[in-house]
Amino acid sequence: MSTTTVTTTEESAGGPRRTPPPAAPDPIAQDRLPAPRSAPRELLFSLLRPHRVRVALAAIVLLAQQAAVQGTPLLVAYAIDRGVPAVRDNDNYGPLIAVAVAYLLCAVGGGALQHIFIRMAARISQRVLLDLRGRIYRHAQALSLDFHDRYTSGRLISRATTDVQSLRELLDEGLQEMLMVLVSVVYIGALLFYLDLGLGGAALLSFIPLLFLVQNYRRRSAERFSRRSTAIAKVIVKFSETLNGIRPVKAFRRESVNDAGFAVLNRQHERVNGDTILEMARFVLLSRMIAATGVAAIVMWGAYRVASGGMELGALAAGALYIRRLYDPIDRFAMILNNYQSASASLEKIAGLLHQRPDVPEPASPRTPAQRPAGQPGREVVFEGVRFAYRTGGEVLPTFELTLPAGQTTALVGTTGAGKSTLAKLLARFYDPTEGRVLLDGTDLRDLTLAELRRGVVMVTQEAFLFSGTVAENIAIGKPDADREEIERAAKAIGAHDFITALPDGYDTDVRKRGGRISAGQRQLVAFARVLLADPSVVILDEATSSLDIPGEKAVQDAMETVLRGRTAVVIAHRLSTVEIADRVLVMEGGRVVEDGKPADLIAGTGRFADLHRAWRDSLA
Ligand SMILES: Nc1ncnc2c1ncn2[C@@H]1O[C@H](COP(=O)(O)OP(=O)(O)OP(=O)(O)O)[C@@H](O)[C@H]1O
Repeated sequence: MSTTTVTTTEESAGGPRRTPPPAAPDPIAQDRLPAPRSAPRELLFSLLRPHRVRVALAAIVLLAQQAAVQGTPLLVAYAIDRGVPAVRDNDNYGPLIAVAVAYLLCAVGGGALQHIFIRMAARISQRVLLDLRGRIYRHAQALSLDFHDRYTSGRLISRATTDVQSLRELLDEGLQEMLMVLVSVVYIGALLFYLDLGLGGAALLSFIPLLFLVQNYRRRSAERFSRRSTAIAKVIVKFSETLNGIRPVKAFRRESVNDAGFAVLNRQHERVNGDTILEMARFVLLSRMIAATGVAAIVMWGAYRVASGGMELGALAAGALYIRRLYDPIDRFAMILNNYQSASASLEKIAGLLHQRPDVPEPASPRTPAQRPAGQPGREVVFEGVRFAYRTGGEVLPTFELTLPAGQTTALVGTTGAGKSTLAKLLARFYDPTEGRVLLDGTDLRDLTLAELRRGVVMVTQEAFLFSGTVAENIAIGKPDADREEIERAAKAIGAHDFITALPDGYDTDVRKRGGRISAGQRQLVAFARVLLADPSVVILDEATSSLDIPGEKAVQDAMETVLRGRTAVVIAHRLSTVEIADRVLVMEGGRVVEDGKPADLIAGTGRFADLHRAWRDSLA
């Protein structure tokens, strides 16, 4: 058995409800998810592992392509040092023709291999990113409510969009180029040494200041990238918070305050972005100056050696070509490095997210509660020595003992913040108790598989949430394999059939397209039909706070009674008519039950519930 969340108030109403500000700085809320340093590397390996054959083939193609491309200056050297003397001295055109043919083959072969390499790399990157985005989505759904309370949906969206996009830019452009540059540097270095030891040594020496510059740029730009990614995340979070809370934004005319707040974040982002570009421009300028000085010095030194007979002319010509090729990518290096920095910051954040484990894990050795005799309603629920504190707050339930007999409806009432929703969420196992156990027919909820728990315990929250899809699909969430007949039967039993058939496409009406025209009450009826179809033994109902005991609500009230009948039910009650149908009322205060009894008995008494009941009655009079 298990808990299916049929609807979620939090999602639809924009952010967690009644969540107090964090008591202490919370690393998760601040976007710094704790994860080992090796997590990004391990994530990358795990993403590439399924494509290792393709990666190996791509590497071979790249080596071959660079061999073809980097071979051409050698041919030039051969043409000058061997081809030209052969023509001049022996009228022999053979070596020059051989050079021309080899040059053509290298150029065409290099181009073709480059094309193959880019296609292979693009294929790998597409699959890796597809897999990564899927993993983020699955993981976000699997993480517990405790995580979602603290890590905003805006941040999650930012992981799956901006961060994946920055990885795409690296994989599709930067990484390919970076690999080509790295392989070419190795080839060129080796060829320069082959051509002339002095030339190779000089090129190597001239690289030293460049390495210092790159190192310095890397350090400075890493810091700017981290600031830039935080700045863009803030922009996204602000956007998503505003849109999630668009109703209260309009109701309280927060538009201009929000505009001002957004403008600050927007400017901050642009400023950091500007800094990053300036840093890059500085790097390009300095690297060009170093490269130009290096090329000029080596060529002049080479010319001196040719003149003094220490080196052949062809070797100098080929060496000059190689040195140009060596420095050529330097201009693009800043861009590639930027790509790399931004992608590695993104990879770190994604790895941090994927490293989080659900606080409500599956049991290592699941148990199945004993089958109940047919026809026996509900299951018994026991809170045994339960204590609970949210991670970011003080204790909400101090040692709590409660037995809910099978088949009974218990109404929870009490002041706001008394702990009613917390109790309901513990029963739905959205959270685990800090101490003690919640038992379902004697089995600890933690020993049930989540699938079984979600089948047996269903929670319906305040605002019935409709997913995109048709009305029928929305009802079928309660039982995905239900046929149309079962769906209609549930809707009829709930009293939703008439309004559904009055919709233009009846059960096939797309709720997203008509979202605004399905009223809150009708949405509740759909949610109740889901529950009826799911047929759980335990139902938890968070009644809409705005519910009133008025005739228009009668349909919802009747539907609720149908859903509760024959199940163990816990209702966070806001209606007089609801508490009146309950078998038992619990009045909560400060995480404790302060009154417990049959509604009629409590009403007849002089306690808090009697007062509350009188106040409700008066408000309806
Ligand atoms: N996600 C959370 N993180 C930290 N504290 C929380 C969280 N949710 C609720 N609380 C705190 O726990 C206490 C009990 O909250 P709970 O929502 O259970 O009360 P409630 O009785 O359902 O109130 P209401 O009638 O207003 O819905 C409150 O002090 C609340 O601020």
